[in-house]
Amino acid sequence: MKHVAVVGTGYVGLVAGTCFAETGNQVICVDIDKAKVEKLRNNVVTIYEPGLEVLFKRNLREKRLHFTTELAEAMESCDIIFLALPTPPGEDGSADLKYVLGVAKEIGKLIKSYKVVVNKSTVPVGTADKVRAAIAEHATCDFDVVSNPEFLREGVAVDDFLKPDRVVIGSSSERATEVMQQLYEPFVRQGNPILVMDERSAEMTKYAANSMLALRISFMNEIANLCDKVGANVDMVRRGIGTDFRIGKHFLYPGVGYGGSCFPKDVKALIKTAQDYEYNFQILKSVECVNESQKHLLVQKIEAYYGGREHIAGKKFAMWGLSFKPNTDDIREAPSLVVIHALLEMGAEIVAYDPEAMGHVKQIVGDKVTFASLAEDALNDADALIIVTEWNEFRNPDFNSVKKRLKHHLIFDGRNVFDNHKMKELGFEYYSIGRPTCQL
Ligand SMILES: NC(=O)C1=CN([C@@H]2O[C@H](COP(=O)(O)OP(=O)(O)OC[C@H]3O[C@@H](n4cnc5c(N)ncnc54)[C@H](O)[C@@H]3O)[C@@H](O)[C@H]2O)C=CC1
Ligand SMILES: O=C(O)[C@H]1O[C@H](OP(=O)(O)OP(=O)(O)OC[C@H]2O[C@@H](n3ccc(=O)[nH]c3=O)[C@H](O)[C@@H]2O)[C@H](O)[C@@H](O)[C@@H]1O
Repeated sequence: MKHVAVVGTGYVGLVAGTCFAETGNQVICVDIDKAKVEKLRNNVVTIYEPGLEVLFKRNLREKRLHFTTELAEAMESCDIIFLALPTPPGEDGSADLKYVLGVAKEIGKLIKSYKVVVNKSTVPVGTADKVRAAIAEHATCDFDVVSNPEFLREGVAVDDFLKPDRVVIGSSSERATEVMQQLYEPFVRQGNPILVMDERSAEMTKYAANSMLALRISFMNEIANLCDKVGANVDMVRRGIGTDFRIGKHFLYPGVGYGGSCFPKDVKALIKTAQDYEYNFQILKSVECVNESQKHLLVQKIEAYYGGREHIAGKKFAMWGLSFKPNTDDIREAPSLVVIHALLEMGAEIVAYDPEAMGHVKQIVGDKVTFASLAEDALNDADALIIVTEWNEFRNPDFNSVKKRLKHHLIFDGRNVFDNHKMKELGFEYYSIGRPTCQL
């Protein structure tokens, strides 16, 4: 059993803290957001993440999981301190380290015995050295800094954390590496590796992984766009290439672009790191550029359908899906926001539905969008349905009811949720991404 402190209780910190408690450790989570800590202390999970609530409540009840706003309180008894703090993009695209280095400085003032300080935030190469220096400014005891990037995906975060494909530990200290290996041993029992490397390689691994994944998506989006032009079907192409084991079948789905708190900012940050070292990371610049265009694709298809933006004023659209991907309430960099802003600007009316993310979108758009409490209700009298996020509940609707409620049997699908042959049989005009359009 270890005593673990986790600083920052967002998507990563709360999941990590809960999962460390679940494997028998004593965990104290720190956050500066008083309201958040209050809720967590009162047994309320602050994010939507499948499977988290059960573990959270059990570990809170069994007193392995604690919450505080006081960093000093957390520093008293812990052996390991995780930093799960935001690293948002600064104006020049670089990751802003003010949260990480600010907390590191405070930690230096507070610690009185040996600690392993672990950076779990996604941070540019060289940050471990900066964290070490920030702590060392005031520290009067020994400590080690470890880079331990996180690879969990929102929506399956608990599963990913409990059964990671790999754990990366960047450390030049044997003592710290041993502590980390002991902590992670329960998570890799099924044989997935713990990879020990130097701090810089660990930091780079995280950016390389996210950039490679973003690249796959932008590549498939371009293939889909070309399929549209040449009359091929990207579903077939995806299967055709995914069966090659060197390519693999995952992460080949075209759509309305990648969103989320990480791909957009991490791609930007790696481009900036390259610039800092006078390296022109051409392919990554294209990945970003393709993604920006892709977020506008659905609106372009709608404009083309109506013969120009001037014909969109006064049209009413039902929108299914707002979160940047299914199974999360997260709307950071969500393509839905781009679609909403563009359509509102053209004078359209939008009635939106999302199982988890409507509250967050309402905070941004207020009354400019109407929110329906059921997916079907959003359809009433709409000129068309637009699908932006592929929540499972959208996959098999009562199509008769959809037809009855929509004014026109018209669907623009940004996630290829439906089979386009079936849509034709059902009598819908159906536009999707990289697949032949079904026209009536
Ligand atoms: N969200 C994700 O799926 C993943 C995120 N990451 C990385 O992990 C890091 C954290 O990301 P998220 O958990 O999504 O962020 P988040 O924004 O959900 O959570 C960050 C938390 O830190 C708190 N905080 C800010 N300043 C603080 C301070 N001085 N002391 C204590 N708490 C403070 C905030 O109140 C917030 O609760 C980022 O670097 C991100 O790139 C890595 C892998 C996956
Ligand atoms: O660093 C991070 O924060 C995390 O970023 C991503 O996880 P996440 O952003 O939660 O979600 P993904 O499932 O990767 O999806 C990201 C975006 O890509 C899009 N996507 C994904 C897959 C695909 O085939 N096509 C596609 O357009 C999704 O719709 C979504 O908008 C990575 O998958 C995680 O490994 C990583 O830890």
